[in-house]
Formats: sequence, structure tokens, C-alpha cells
Amino acid sequence: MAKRTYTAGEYRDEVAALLPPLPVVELPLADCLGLVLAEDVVAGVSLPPFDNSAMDGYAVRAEDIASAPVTLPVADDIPAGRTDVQPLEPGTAHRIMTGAPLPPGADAVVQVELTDAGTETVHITSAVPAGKHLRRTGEDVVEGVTVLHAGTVIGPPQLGLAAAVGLGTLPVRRPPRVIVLSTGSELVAAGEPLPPGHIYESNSVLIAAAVREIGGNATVLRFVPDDVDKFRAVVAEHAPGADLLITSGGVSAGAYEVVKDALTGHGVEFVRVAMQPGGPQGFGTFLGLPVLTLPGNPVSAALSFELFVRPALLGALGHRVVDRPRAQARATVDMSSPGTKTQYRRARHDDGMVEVMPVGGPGSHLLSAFAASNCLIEIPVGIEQVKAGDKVDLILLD
Ligand SMILES: Nc1nc2c(c(=O)[nH]1)N[C@H]1C(S)=C(S)[C@@H](COP(=O)(O)OP(=O)(O)OC[C@H]3O[C@@H](n4cnc5c(N)ncnc54)[C@H](O)[C@@H]3O)O[C@H]1N2
Ligand code: MOO
Repeated sequence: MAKRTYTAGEYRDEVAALLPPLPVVELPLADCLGLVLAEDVVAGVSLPPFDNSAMDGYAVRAEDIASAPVTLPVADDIPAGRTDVQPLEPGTAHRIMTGAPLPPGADAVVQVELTDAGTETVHITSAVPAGKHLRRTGEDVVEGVTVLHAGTVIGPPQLGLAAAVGLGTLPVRRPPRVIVLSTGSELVAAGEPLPPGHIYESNSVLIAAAVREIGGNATVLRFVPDDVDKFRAVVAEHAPGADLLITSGGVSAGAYEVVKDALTGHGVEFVRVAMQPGGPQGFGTFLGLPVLTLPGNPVSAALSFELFVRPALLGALGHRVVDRPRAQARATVDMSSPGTKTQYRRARHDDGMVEVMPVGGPGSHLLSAFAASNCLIEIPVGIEQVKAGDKVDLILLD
């Protein structure tokens, strides 16, 4: 039977359908960075939780210093954290520090710079109006209100706010557990001697990093040689508890296509996507585990992750925006494309997004060109020739 051919858009949807929303879990704040809040979060306390001083100075009644300069006795000293604050008697001042609770009866704080900084008595040189330098209870957050909404991507400010209202954990969609497995008897790990006819393995390094970059947990398995039984055994051992298996290599038309041989007829369908790089793809479920088999050429694997796996994982994590931003710019040179497939050229746009220049050729082995790029030029099906000066569609990677 002829292999089904997908457009890049159709395949993107097929991959997304393979990954259901991840379960909601409560995670400690330190583990929530970059994840998506799964439920609304309500403040258990007001912010500030009590009326307090915004300045180091003296708590007073504004009317007592209206005719400043005046000298008042200092009846108390209130550092931040003090709990037994006494009321302010008329005609007196309390020395007070920033963040310390305001004594009942006080309605203003005079900052220390407007005084002689006395500890027995204080000489105040200027009057201040009632309300000056006070931070009122609930000015920032009122207890019981929703402070963070479901769907929010959790960044440093959101984590700070969660901690400020006393939350030690947040409800998030659990990071996906992704197994990354490269196949190929020619592969050697970086850092080891390179025998003749071998190459350094790079796909699992790139893919695992790309998984981690969006908040996933990636486990890289030692890449298996081109051996079907070994491949199945390694996957079976690691499938329990995993959310996704990503393989690279072994899916095209050669005599030793281990991924294809191991998974054909076992829940994984091997198809073609009308794009270049990234044509040969496979998707399905093996031993209950969603599987995506990416082509082995380094840029093919990288772009397959970019265009299909990344949006699917972001969707499963609850992100509303799962695609990279797009833009248009003018090509600086002529480019040709097959016309029958969408071509993704690696490229650099300038700061103003006026012009875009391809980096390297269209070949799927040109990893250094990809590493030097900040965008992809998308040349759609039906276009065989782009002329210098033509506007082209960009997918922004930076
Ligand atoms: N007769 C045909 N040959 C090929 C076709 C085709 O349609 N007919 N398609 C080509 C295209 S397009 C691609 S893409 C590749 C896909 O091949 P595989 O997925 O089977 O990948 P391999 O053959 O294992 O490797 C391809 C290439 O990439 C290198 N590689 C593989 N894995 C890694 C890795 N983990 N790290 C670094 N480099 C890796 C490998 O050494 C090969 O050079 O097939 C074309 N052929
Ligand atoms: O479809 Mo392949 O990914 O061009 O080298």
C-alpha cells in the first residue's frame, strides 16, 4: 500500500492528537517555572496583610505636626516583624521602620530625612499630610480574589506573587516524560574517540535540550545499534511511566531501517510529509506509549521537533500559544524550491525584520547553518522560485 502523504499542517494536527493533555499535579514553586497554571489560584492572605510603613521614619498623627517644625517625644520603636505594637498617643511619635506595622492611631509616616533622627525626642522639620508613606492592607491583593488565572504561563513574577500570598505549590500540568532514542550503528557519543566510518551522535542531544527548554523531562537512552530486537527491548524497558518516545533515524528506504522494521505493524504508521527537510515520518502508539519517529538527518530531526513535536508538547502542557511567531521579510537572494513540498530554509533576518538571508543550502545535514539561523523561511507548495526582493514567510526561532 502506498504511504500516505500529509501536508505539514495536517501532520502537525495528527501529532497533536497523539498527545492528550497531561494530568494536573501540585508542584513546589521551584519546579513550576515555565509551566502552565492548570487552575485559578486564590489569595489566602491580603497584600499587604496589615497596614505598614513605606519608609524608615516616625509614625505620627498628621495634625500633631501640621505646624512643623515641632518636637515630639518618641514613645516607642517599631522594627519590621514586631507584633505587640502599642497605640500611638496624641502628641507623640513612634520610630518605625519600612515594613513595620503601623500603630493604631497613627495616620502618617514622616521619613527620617525630615527629622533629626532622635530616639528620645524627635525634631520634625516639615509637615506631611495624613496617609503619607502608608501601605494599606489589601492595597495590592485582597484576600479571596483570584491572583493567577488558569492558562497563565508561570514566570518569575508569577512565582514571586504565589510565594507572597503564601502558596508553596501550584496546580500545573505535569511536565511530560519524554524518552529520546537515536538509532544507528554509526553513532558515537561526543567526547569519545571517533572510529573510521562513524559520526558523532547529535540528535538526542538536540532533541532532549529542546524538550527541556519547554519544561519537559527528557531521558536520553543510549542509542541502540540497528538491531530490531534490541530496539524493542530498550523501548519496552523504559515505556512504563513515559508520555512519549521520540526516535531519530531508521525510517527511510534503506535496507537497515531499524525503527521502521521494529514498529511497522505494531501501532506505528510510517508516512511522508510534503516538506523538506523532514519528509519521512512515523507516528502511533507502541506498548501503550505514544511514539514519534523523526528522520535521522540532523536538520530533519530538528525541524520535525520544531514544527510537530514542540507544538504538540506545548498543547499537552496547556499552553494556549503553541506556535512560534511568524513574520514576513524580503529575501536577499534568489532561492529555488521543489514546488511539490513546503521547503524550510534556515535563515537570518535583520533586527528590523526587513530582509532575510538564507544560511547554507536546503540540505538536511547542514547543522551548522541551522545553529547560525534565527528563523526559517517557509516556501510553500506551488512555489519553485523565489526572487531576491520577494516577500517570504518566516517562522521566528529567537
Ligand atoms: N532511497 C531513499 N533514501 C533516502 C530517502 C528516500 O526517500 N529514499 N529519504 C532521505 C531523507 S529525506 C531522509 S530525512 C533520510 C532519513 O533517513 P533515516 O531516518 O532512515 O535516517 P538514517 O538513515 O538513520 O540517517 C540519516 C542521516 O542522518 C545521520 N544520523 C542519523 N541519526 C543521527 C544522530 N542521532 N545524530 C547525528 N546524525 C545522525 C546518519 O548518519 C545519516 O547520515 O533518508 C534519506 N534517504
Ligand atoms: O526529508 Mo529529508 O528530511 O530532506 O533529509
